[in-house]
Order: sequence, then structure tokens, then C-alpha cells
Amino acid sequence: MKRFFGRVQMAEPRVSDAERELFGGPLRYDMGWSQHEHATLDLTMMSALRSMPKLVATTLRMAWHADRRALTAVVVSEIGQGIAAAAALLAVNAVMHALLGGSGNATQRLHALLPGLLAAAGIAVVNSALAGWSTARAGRLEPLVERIATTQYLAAATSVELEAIDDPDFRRLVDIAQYGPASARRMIGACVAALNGVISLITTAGVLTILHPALLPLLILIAAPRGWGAMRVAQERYVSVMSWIEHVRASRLIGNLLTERTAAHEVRVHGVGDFLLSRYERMAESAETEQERLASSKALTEWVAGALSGLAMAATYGTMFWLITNGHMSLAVAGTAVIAVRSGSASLGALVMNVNQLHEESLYVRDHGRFLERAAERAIPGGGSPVPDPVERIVLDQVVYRYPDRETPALDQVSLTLPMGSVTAVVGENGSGKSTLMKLLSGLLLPQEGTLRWGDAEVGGLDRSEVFSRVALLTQDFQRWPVTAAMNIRLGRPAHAASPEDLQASVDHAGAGPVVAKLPDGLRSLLARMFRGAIELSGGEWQKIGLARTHWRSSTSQAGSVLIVDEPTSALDPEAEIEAFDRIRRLAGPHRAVVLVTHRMSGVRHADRIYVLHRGRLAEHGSHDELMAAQGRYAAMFDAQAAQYAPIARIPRPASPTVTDPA
Ligand SMILES: Nc1ncnc2c1ncn2[C@@H]1O[C@H](COP(=O)(O)OP(=O)(O)OP(=O)(O)O)[C@@H](O)[C@H]1O
Repeated sequence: MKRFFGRVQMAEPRVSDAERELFGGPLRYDMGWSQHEHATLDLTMMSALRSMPKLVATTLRMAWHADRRALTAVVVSEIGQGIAAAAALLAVNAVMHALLGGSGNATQRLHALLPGLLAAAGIAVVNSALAGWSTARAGRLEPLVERIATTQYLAAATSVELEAIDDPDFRRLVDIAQYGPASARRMIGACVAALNGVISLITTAGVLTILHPALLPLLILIAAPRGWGAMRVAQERYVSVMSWIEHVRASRLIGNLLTERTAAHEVRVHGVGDFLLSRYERMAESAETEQERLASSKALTEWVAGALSGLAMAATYGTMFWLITNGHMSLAVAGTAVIAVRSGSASLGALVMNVNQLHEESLYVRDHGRFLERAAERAIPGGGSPVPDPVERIVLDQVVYRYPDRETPALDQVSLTLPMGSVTAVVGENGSGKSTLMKLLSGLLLPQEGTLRWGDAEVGGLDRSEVFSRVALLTQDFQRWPVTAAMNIRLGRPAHAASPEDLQASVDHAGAGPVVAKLPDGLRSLLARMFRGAIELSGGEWQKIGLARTHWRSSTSQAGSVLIVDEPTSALDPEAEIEAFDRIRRLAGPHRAVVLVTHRMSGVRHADRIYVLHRGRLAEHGSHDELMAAQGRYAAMFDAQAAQYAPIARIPRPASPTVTDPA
């Protein structure tokens, strides 16, 4: 009994050997479905029914905002279908009476049938027209709701502070909420179906009560086991999905790795392909065993539900037989009742399934709503004062910045000045805080202590979109947009319309002329390997396009701007690197400051001022000559790199390991 009526238990996940070998145990993604685990496992028929009105209201509100006329049409047509179903039953009743309860000869009886039959046929035509109307209007509503929800999601994701994007909890919410829009779309369909189910159930129940009051409880008795069966099967499926979601993800991860372009080299040369494929098969086999178990369990539950429903049906027919033989019910009413009971139990079964689906989808829609709320809390504030004009310098004073999940600050009491027209270099070992400093300078992060001022204005009080408009960024991992070469450059300032000819000066400045000349369609060539006919550039060629984009942004910026370049030459050959540093230096102008971050010491020696960071603190600063004379950290770094190019007197060879011959 407990097998069928007890609480559905979460099965202990069975980890395949392949998973243990690869991941050290089950992969546990802390996102998506697992967040719904408890909400979903709580799903009982009562809790699902209790939450029904709220869910329907949420969906209807969304649909109302999307297109109120389409929504009204759907509701009207669904109510119309319910009324048509009731009218059809009454027409059937009239036919039954004419057939079984009428008087006269056969011809007269057949004539008496005609009005009922004609009415039933007319109602069927109206009903199908209403169903078609509902389908067409719901077909408009569904994509509309999905589009609105997707736009809300994307707009919210792009409007938050960078700090939120770096926050793992927020990222998780971003991941989960992506399923919301599709669920909102499916909820419309489920809602319409549920509405249809409720209306036809009410009308059928009304007709049955008119026919005989005893028939309504009997209808419930027939439908209840099927409803229970549907709910039980759904619960078992949820629990299985919960238990197996991590394993499904693990095998999907392997599948992706096998086909990913970035892994293609090692998959082939290191023989990783065959190895991972065999693990994939073993993991898939254990998932198939679970599917088989689930199918058997479903078959058994449905059989029990069917048997109970059959017993209830027998009891119903028995009662009807008793009512007829004792003269409490006419044969005609009994005939109509049989049809009404059948259609009523089908409606109830479908309703249970739809409520079930509504509940499942609503979990994702709720996540979507939660994400929108959290994103609004963490959005970059709008408004603020304009950036002063002119700005003579940007000044950091005793700035401290600590990442949310870190104890030690990434930047600790850092002070520096960027005068317009100057080139400032920032150097330091890995993890010393250079990139964090660049994020602060570009307005992506705000100081937690100390001040950052554009002219006399504190950055926190400025209109951030104006600050961004004064910044040009070129980082090592700059975006390689899958669009044409021209658009790749123009996206440095997308709001500024430009023809490929307008971009030529930027191409020339970046030394990207030969790169563009090689492209089949010049600047109009598509740069994206995933599309047919597109071209893939090498890392160094991409960096030249990136530099052209930076030039385009700088050349279209207003007075008082800053150009931030972070490791811009890592993929360039030595000659191109020297040229690139020269071009970047030339971008400094009377109203533009350039900040350069690099590990290439040769690139910074011509900077006006060099700042050396060490473990988030400013270790020293000065010109190249001053810092070399000081013989501190900078001089040590510079000398270490220079030594690699010094003439080699004698290359010491490492001692060969002694190999003993076992023979
Ligand atoms: N998003 C982040 N969340 C948490 N900690 C971070 C984040 N980004 C950087 N850090 C930490 O802050 C410190 C400074 O990192 P940063 O990237 O600024 O150094 P860097 O000098 O640019 O290093 P590299 O030369 O390797 O690029 C490091 O300890 C790093 O682990």
C-alpha cells in the first residue's frame, strides 16, 4: 500500500564508476533544478490545487500586459466552448428521449430525433470554430509573453553592476532565470487548457446534477483514481529528475567537451576522444536503467489507477441499473449520463495534468521574477551629475577595493594621478591588482574606501553612463564579436553610425591594413567561424582589429577621456608589438589620458609615469629612469626580462637523469 499511497521518496543517486573516475563523485551543480527540489517534492494534489488561483492570476496578469485583446478572445472562446459542451449534452439528452422514451412508429421516432441531431451538429460546428479561435489567439499570446519575459531578462542582466556579475550567487540566479521565459510561454498553454478543463467540468457537473443528483459523486469517484495516478506518476518523474539531474548534466558536459572546438586538439592528439566516449556510454547506460525503472513504475501506477477507476465505473453503472429498475431514472437519462460521465472523467483527468504542469512551470517563472527583483536592486543607478568639462586629471586617493568573497583587499590604499595628455603604465606581478585598478578607473567598480575623482567630481556621484562614454577599453580578452570586420570596429561606439570608409583611419592607425586586405570582402567580411563563408583570424590579427576598435572609440569620444589598455600585445609578434606600443602612446592627446597595463617591460619604459603594484599596494612609482636608479622592484623586473635577451656566454645543461639498464 505504501508503495502506491506513501510519500514519493528521493532515490539515493547511483553514481556510475565513470563519474567517480572523472569527477571524484556525482557532479553537483548548485543551480537550476536543484533549487526547486524542495518546492517540487512538496507537490501533492492538494498543494497544487491550493496554489492554482495564484498561478493562474500571475499568468493572466502577464498575458494581460502582453495583449489584452488576445487574452479576452481566448477567455471568451474557452467559456463559449464550455457552454457548447453543456448544450451538446442537452442535445444528446433530447435525442435519447426521442429514441428511447418517445411514442409512435419508427418513422415518427426518427423524425422526432432530427431537431436534437441538428442541434448537436450545429453545436459541434460552433465548438470547433471557438476552439480554432482560441488556438489562434493563444498562438499570438504565447510568443508575445515569451518575448516580453526574455527582453526583461536580458535588459536586467545587462543593467547590473559588474560586482553582481562577479557574485556567484547572483550568477546562479542569472543561470536559473534563463528558463523563465519559455516556462511563461508554456504556462499560457497550460492555463488555457486548465481553464477549458474547469469550464467543461463545471458544465458537465451541472448537466449531470440536472439529470440525477446521485450522478455527480459517482463522476468524482470514477475520475479520482485517474487523477491520483497522474499526480503519482508526475511526482515519481520529478523525484527521478531530481535524483538524476546531476548525472544527466555530467554526461551532457562530456558530450559538449567532445564536440567543442577549443577541446578539439587534445581530443584528437591526446586520444581524449575515445576515452571520454567510453565514459559517456557507461554514464548513459546507468541513466537508461533509471528510465526503465521509471517506465515500469508508471505502468504499474496507471494500471492500479485504471483498475480503481474501472471499479468505480462498475459501481456507477450498477447504481444506474438500480435507479432504472426501481423507476428512479429513465433509460434516456441513463444514456445521456453514460456519455456525460465519460466526458466528465476525461476532463477531470486532463485538469489534474494541467494543474500539475502549471505548478512545474511556475517554479521557473517564479525564479524569473526573483531575478528581476534582485537585478533591480543591483542595477547601475541612473541619473547623477554630468562629468565636469574640462577634466584635467583623474585622481585616485587611498582607494581600497575588496572582492565580496575575499578577505584581503585586491587594492589597498592606492593613490595615483592620470593627467590628460599623459601615458601612465601600471606593472606588477600576477594577482597584484592591475586589472582591478583598471575596472575602477573605467567606472565598472566603485571604491569601497578612498576617493576616485574625475576633475573635482567624485565618481560615485556622477552619471555612470557618462563616465562609460568617456572610457575606451582594450583588454587581452576583448570581445571577438561574430559580425563583420567593419562592425567589429564600429562596436567600439555602436551609437555612432559609420560606413566601412569612415573606419579606414582606425584600421590604418592599428596597422590592421594587411589583415583587412587579406579578407575576401575587405571590411565587409564576416569574422565568425561558426557561420558559413566566415573567416577566422589569428590571435595577433584579432588584436589589431581590437586596437582599431579602440582607436575608433577614442576618436569619437568627447574631451576629457581615458584610454585603458590591459595586455594589448600578448599575441603580437615582436615587430608588431613595438609598433602597437608606439600606436597606443600616440593615442594620448591633450584631452586624453592613456593607461597601459602590461608585463612587457620594454613597452612601458617610454611611459610618462610608471606605477608598480605589489599585492594590491603601490610599491613605487616614477619615470623609467627614476625607478631604475632606485634599484627597487621595477628595476628587478626590468633586469630579469632584459637578461633573457642578453648574449649567452654559456648555456648550462641540466644534468641527465641516470637511467639504469635493467638488462
Ligand atoms: N572577480 C573576482 N572575484 C574575486 N576575486 C578576484 C576577482 N578578480 C580578481 N580577483 C582577485 O583579486 C586579486 C587581484 O586580481 P587582478 O586580476 O586585479 O590582478 P592582476 O594584477 O591583473 O593579475 P594578472 O597579471 O594575472 O592579470 C587576485 O588575488 C585575484 O584572485
